[in-house]
Amino acid sequence: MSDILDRINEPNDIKNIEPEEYSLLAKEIRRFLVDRISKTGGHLASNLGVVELTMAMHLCLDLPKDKIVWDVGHQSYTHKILTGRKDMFMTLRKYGGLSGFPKCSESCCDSFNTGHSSTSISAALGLAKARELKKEDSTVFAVIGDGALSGGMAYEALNNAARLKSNLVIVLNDNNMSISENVGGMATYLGKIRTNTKYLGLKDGVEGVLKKVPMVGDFMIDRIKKSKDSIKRLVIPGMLFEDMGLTYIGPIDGHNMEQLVTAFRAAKQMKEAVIVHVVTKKGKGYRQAELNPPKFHGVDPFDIKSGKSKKEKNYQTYTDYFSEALVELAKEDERIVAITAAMPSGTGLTQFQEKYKSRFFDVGIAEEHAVTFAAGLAAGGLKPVVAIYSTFLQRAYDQILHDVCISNLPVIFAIDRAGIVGSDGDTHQGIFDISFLSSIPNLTIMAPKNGQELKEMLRYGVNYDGPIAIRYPRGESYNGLEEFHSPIEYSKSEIIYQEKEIALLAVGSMVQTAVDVREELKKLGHSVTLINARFIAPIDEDDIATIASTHNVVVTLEENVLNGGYGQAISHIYSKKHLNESNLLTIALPNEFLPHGDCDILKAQNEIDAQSIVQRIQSQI
Ligand SMILES: Cc1ncc(C[n+]2csc(CCOP(=O)(O)OP(=O)(O)O)c2C)c(N)n1
Ligand SMILES: CC(=O)[C@@H](O)[C@H](O)COP(=O)(O)O
Ligand SMILES: [Mg+2]
Repeated sequence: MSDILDRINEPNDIKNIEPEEYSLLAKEIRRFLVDRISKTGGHLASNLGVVELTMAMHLCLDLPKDKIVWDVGHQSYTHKILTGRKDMFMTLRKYGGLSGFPKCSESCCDSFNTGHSSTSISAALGLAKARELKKEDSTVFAVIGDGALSGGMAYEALNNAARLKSNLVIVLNDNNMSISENVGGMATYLGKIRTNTKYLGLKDGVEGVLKKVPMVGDFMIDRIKKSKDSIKRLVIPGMLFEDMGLTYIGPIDGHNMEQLVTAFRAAKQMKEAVIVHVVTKKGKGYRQAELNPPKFHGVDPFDIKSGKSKKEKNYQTYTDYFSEALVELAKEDERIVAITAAMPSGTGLTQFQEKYKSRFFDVGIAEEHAVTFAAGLAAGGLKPVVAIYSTFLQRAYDQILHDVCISNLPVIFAIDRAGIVGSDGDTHQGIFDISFLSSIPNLTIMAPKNGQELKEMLRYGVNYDGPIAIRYPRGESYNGLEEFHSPIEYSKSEIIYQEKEIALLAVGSMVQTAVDVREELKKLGHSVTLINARFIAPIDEDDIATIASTHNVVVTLEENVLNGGYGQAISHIYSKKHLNESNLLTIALPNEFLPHGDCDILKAQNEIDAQSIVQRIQSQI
């Protein structure tokens, strides 16, 4: 039974709900979220935490005229429910279905596309400035989590927002968690505010103080602003933000509708940037998620009663192989240290963290810092392994180039989730790293054909004296071709099957696909060489010339966009060496952003599945 939720079908419908029904509506939304996500998978714990917060914003705002910018956006499900998308939830994160993140193309109530962390304040500030310059009348809210507040961009934006002379509301959703435990000085500071102050909503708190706020220049705000002495600093929470020139309201109980609505209404009236510090519980209302928020941050379909995943994991992922290999290597070499940007579990560093606590660094959602920090560690004589998802490494391009590669420092980049990642969609696909990395001098880039080779590459990497990147995909590792494990030789590919006519030159995950392609082509009577590229940069040019001159057709295969990818590097070698380019077929992803959906569907749609590749080769010969 969802009596109240049934009445929510369009944006702003929540305004027709009676205040005494709010708590029941919140309950119904939570029940709905648990039910749907248990079937589809998705981001659960963060969404359960922001139900009241979202309801309160929707009560105070007029969508789509007013704007909400969600940081990361993984917590925007209630917002989707309240803006007419409730009935699409069974298609969540499926191909052609509802996105797991805000999407302007999905609803006019989504004002900014997000997926990567710590962008919300910048984007909201931009929207607020645009409103100011265009003399429009709308309210802009940014909603940023305590984890996202560990990202550098958030501070750059706050620094800038302090100068704003019109309204911008920054809702700091503090649940004391990132995906794992939140880390760093700001997390400690927020913790102190939470524990040292009572919620302002109590009697002379929000209701008492903030009701005066609409009259600009009111007594309380003035007092807060003028209170710079140390005693008041102890008494008044959020002084750090106040000292920066921002107005701070909080902490507010993020599950108390009255407090939230009062605070948001007050914050809306101010002619400056206001931080409303809201304390919520990640996973609220579903016991399993409350007890273990990291497990329920992002989930596959699960059994509601036990909380157990319905997707049995009886295989090893590439991340598992990386994790095992790193722990083994760290035992042999004390110089090895590991760095994550807030993803210890996702990148497989939990085991390392447990075994080598002092050599493990979680720097928060701070990929740029992670890379330059690694450069410093390498300059100091250590062997840093930076484990970052391909998509999030995009953040750290200049740090890789300027801080690591110019100085040729021995930093190992373990690039997880390289290739199509599936249900997270365009913001998270790891399909650009070959393109953005391969133009950087000094950087060696490799990709393993299977889990075992990933281990060997990592060993190679930690013994290599210079920057090196190893890219590998999300999910189950390929365990075929394990009998082929010739020693890794710098810049050299590995010949698996040597025949003639067609040569398949495959990068990383595409070796597995190439095995199937070869089988099909052989059934059709062709003679097919299979080569594991191993090195994406540098590439031994003489080897390529030999392959080109001994085959009628050479086919490159990669799970990366075509532009700037491996195929184009090979094509460049062809032209440099005056080889016959009409015999070269470059199979790669189109230069497009790929939506969310099942990986196999996305591969087929983009013609990098075995069947499409066979057809493309047949039409070439
Ligand atoms: C640049 C970047 N790095 C890493 C991530 C992965 N990530 C997604 S959500 C998240 C934790 C966010 O914590 P918080 O902002 O506190 O939100 P909560 O999940 O607690 O609601 C992380 C690390 C990301 N989306 N973007
Ligand atoms: C929201 C976000 O960015 C992460 O939670 C991401 O969805 C994790 O992806 P994996 O499931 O591949 O670890
Ligand atoms: Mg959080």
